[in-house]
Amino acid sequence: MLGTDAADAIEAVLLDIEGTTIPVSFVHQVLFPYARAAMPGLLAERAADPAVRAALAEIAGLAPGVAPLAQLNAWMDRDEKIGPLKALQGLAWAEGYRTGVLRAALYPDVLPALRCWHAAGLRLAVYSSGSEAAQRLIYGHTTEGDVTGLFDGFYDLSMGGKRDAASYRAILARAGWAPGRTLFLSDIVAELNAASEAGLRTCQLVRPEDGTVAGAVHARAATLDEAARQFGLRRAA
Ligand SMILES: CSCCC(=O)C(=O)COP(=O)(O)O
Ligand SMILES: [Mg+2]
Repeated sequence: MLGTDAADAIEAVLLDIEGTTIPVSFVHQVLFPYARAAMPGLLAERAADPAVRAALAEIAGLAPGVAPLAQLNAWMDRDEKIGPLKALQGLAWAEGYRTGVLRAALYPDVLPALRCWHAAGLRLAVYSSGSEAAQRLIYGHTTEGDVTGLFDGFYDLSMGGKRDAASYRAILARAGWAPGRTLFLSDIVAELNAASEAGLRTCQLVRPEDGTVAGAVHARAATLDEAARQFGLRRAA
């Protein structure tokens, strides 16, 4: 048994990325500017790439008559969580990770906790607005190496928006996880509200260095280890 009480033991943990496992500063000051700078070249040089063509077709459907790059820049200005933008950002980041320009530094508490939970038999999965490919890239290129093997699943906006309870129901149906035995970790209250509506247990990561706005409803923790303590998970040594 992994939790403190077998009746409600947590068996699986679903994790947000930005503000939960990876600093907001890395996403906003490193990843997003990298993708913005690479976007014109990506669209020009890889126009025949099926993934680029699919994203462009989606953009044309969402914003008819608008130049794709102008639309992408507008979405990036507003930090919109929208499928074709996230797909193209993922393609842009691939080059940065490949050349070593990009390397992800997780919050220092994250890997010890994830390794401990994984070793204890907890199932782990990611749910981020970043595309599945972008999630595999970020965890495949951390300062501590490739840690993708810790996760059983990588869920993105193809499961629905993160503020919609239906998305969490769809993820749990796909993973075969029970809502009451799954813990969702995020820094964003609206995401936690949606997960809670779907029956998941929830905990907000409040990272002082990132200025997280703490809510009043959900359990709160400053580190994954603190979350583990509250929910009776096996803790990092
Ligand atoms: C895959 S790392 C980049 C994450 C991203 O693009 C983003 O918008 C942040 O999304 P999250 O759902 O992890 O807050
Ligand atoms: Mg987040």
